[in-house]
Amino acid sequence: MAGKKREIQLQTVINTQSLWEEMLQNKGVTVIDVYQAWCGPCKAMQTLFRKLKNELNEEEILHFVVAEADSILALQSFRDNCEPVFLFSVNGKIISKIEGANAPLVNQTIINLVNEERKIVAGEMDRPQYHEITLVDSNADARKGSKESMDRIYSIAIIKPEAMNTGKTIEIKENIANAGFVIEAEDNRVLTENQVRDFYRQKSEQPDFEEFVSLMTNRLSYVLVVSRSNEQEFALKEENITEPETELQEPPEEQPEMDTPPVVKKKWGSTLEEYLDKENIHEFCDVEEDEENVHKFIDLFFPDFKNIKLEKILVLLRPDLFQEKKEDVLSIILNEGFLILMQRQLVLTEEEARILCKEYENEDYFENVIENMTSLCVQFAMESLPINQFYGSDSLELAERDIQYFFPPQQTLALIKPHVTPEQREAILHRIKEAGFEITQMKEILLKGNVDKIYYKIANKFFYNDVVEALSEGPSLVMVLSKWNAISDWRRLMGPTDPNEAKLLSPDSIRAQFGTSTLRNAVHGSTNAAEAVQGIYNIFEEIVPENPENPEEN
Ligand SMILES: Nc1ncnc2c1ncn2[C@@H]1O[C@H](COP(=O)(O)OP(=O)(O)OP(=O)(O)O)[C@@H](O)[C@H]1O
Repeated sequence: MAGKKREIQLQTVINTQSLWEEMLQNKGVTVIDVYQAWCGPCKAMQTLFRKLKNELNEEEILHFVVAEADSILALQSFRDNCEPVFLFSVNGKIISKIEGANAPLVNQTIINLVNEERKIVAGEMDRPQYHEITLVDSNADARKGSKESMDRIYSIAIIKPEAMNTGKTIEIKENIANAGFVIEAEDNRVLTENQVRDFYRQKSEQPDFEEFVSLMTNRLSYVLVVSRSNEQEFALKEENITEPETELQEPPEEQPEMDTPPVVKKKWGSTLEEYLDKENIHEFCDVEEDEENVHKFIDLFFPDFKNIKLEKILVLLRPDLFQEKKEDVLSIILNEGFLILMQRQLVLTEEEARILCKEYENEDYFENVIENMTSLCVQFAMESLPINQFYGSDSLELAERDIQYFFPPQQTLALIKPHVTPEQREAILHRIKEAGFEITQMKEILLKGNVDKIYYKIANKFFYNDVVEALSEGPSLVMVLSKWNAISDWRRLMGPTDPNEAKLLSPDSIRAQFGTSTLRNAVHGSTNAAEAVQGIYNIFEEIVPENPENPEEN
């Protein structure tokens, strides 16, 4: 009896529809243990809940309840299922679900949600637009065998320094995206010894492990958080069962070239690890897929992951709407809290329009739609969910592919000049990352004797010798920066050549802030796509990037 009393004190019992509705009024986070009248709430998790309740000590924003599936309409899909189910509601919206007594995941989910709530209450962040999950899903068979039913399954991948050095990083990322995975977060960094030992713990007994650790801790690696949807996996597995055996053994289709229109089709239903193996990318890229470790490494490499994570989609504004109401539409989008990450105006080819509008191909008006779509259009890559009246990618995976297609990354050569102090260098690197560039290559070099590798275009200018002298004063940091429209965006971030002019015209620019004279103007950047390719090849030798021209250069 005493035990029962303690349980009830820990978790409020919700066993009628009206109590359920009252519970949805809770402010903050509510952890709902869904139980069956005939098998009771999950005892195994009560120790964890008690510990969290005591440690987090958040009476106002953290609530624990047990909810009986039979008495509550919203929980009907969990009836007759004795496997524990935990739902997480924030301000009355059910935003996450875990099936199975997965204590580490439940623990982490609660801690993350409470931390987020604390920041919101303290005014340090805005409340995210949560996506409410659907509970009315009685497909019990599909649920069986799935320990975690969160919307997405995450992996951590590390692209090793040798891939960085041979310029393969972008290719690997494109392949991953084209195969239907979503790159949720990415960063390049020199890994610490502890990080390498921890991530590669299974290799620690290998004879060359120490050499491997020192290699990994000396050069830049690329760390990615990659996700795929649960449904995608189920759908494809079911497909496989009904398909003939020979189909099962076929390798995945070839990845599309950069100039192939986006194919609106999911292609790969396996784990990232299996995909990399199949495509022979594994020697350049290692993956962690164990759920508990993935959460640990996400916290380690991307501590703000939950706060910064954006869902990106591609939105296409049709020509008539674009021509008549572009400004109104843009302001509605922004007022709704969406962030427009990139936008471009373009005329679709007929082939692209046919693929994007495939859903209407059997309609009488299809040809009219195509005609309309191949006049002037504008595209947005935006945060969050589609808006009905536009074309919008209908899953995160397709969005990733659409975005790669319409906003292909471009590369530029960037240089931080010798007069810049180490502190200023750090600040400039921070500005670069903040502006959304990926640093795909980086090295420190003494340009004395090699200035023409970068400044070959001004070799006959009267000030060339002064430039050579200024660049010979000490080591420079040279980098390859990658993003859509990288060349123009980097030049905009640098600001005008003369820092005095920059202070007047573009006071936030890097040259305004860190330049001291025209000669010592802190940074350099390529002027156009061809110069970037040449400069990158001259400095990083074996790398010859494919460099799409971006619209602003034309
Ligand atoms: N009149 C000048 N006198 C002295 N130095 C100059 C002069 N004009 C340019 N420079 C130096 O030569 C570099 C290259 O000149 P360029 O005309 O290519 O300028 P930029 O394209 O703005 O700069 P960068 O090529 O470095 O990105 C400048 O960054 C600057 O340091």
